[in-house]
Amino acid sequence: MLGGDLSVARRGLMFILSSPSGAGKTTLADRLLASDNNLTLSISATTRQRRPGEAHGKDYYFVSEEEFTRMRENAEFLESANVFGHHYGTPRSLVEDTLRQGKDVLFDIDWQGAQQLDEVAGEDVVKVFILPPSREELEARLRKRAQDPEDVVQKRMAKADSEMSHWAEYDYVIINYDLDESEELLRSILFAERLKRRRQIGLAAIVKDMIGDG
Ligand SMILES: Nc1nc2c(ncn2[C@@H]2O[C@H](COP(=O)(O)OP(=O)(O)O)[C@@H](O)[C@H]2O)c(=O)[nH]1
Ligand SMILES: Nc1ncnc2c1ncn2[C@@H]1O[C@H](COP(=O)(O)OP(=O)(O)O)[C@@H](O)[C@H]1O
Repeated sequence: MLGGDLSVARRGLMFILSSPSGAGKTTLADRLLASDNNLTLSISATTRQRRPGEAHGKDYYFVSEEEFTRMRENAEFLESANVFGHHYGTPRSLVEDTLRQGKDVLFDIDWQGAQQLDEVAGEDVVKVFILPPSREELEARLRKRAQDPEDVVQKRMAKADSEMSHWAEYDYVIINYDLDESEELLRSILFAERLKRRRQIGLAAIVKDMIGDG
């Protein structure tokens, strides 16, 4: 598959998707994961309530406040943040193991997490911000998801401005008009980033063989 199966050994990258809630990043992340064997989702721990249809260990690790605090104090998180009054954190072990195997990790995290990962692993980080086509459409998508009560929808709309104000800290920005188109754009970014020379760590030896002595 194009870009997903390079024959040259390479360093895994950290592919971060952020967006205001409801812009479509979970849907896009699911699509990318379903079609790319070299991509693994980083499953976060959170203290927020599980939504209908969400599974522990698949969408999130749903943990108590006490467990979250214990994990944070034990340095089990690569980054953590408070979003909408709940704690979220990226467990360190899966990310480190996956990258070591030369595979990529996908993160669905907010701007605070993106900043923290940039600080600890800048070279390996690729940050993409997903924008909705408009404010009205963002609200419509939050309602369409129809899993959050009205006050939560309003709270998320109020937070959208502060999340979106961080768009310029990202490497790439996609306006999510159409899911198929946005998926293709994301895949293009991923493929191009995989081909970056510094990530293809096996390249020097191959080229040396080609060039020979002369
Ligand atoms: N910093 C950080 N943010 C996270 C993490 N996991 C999820 N988030 C962000 O928390 C916000 C709320 O996520 P969620 O409760 O699943 O609602 P969603 O906005 O509908 O996806 C989103 O912006 C997520 O990207 C994490 O481990 N760290
Ligand atoms: N391009 C799009 N066009 C129409 N609906 C979309 C699009 N992208 C996402 N949606 C819908 O909007 C809702 C919110 O998407 P979701 O992926 O849960 O957002 P997020 O993870 O950013 O909160 C879902 O019902 C999803 O099917």
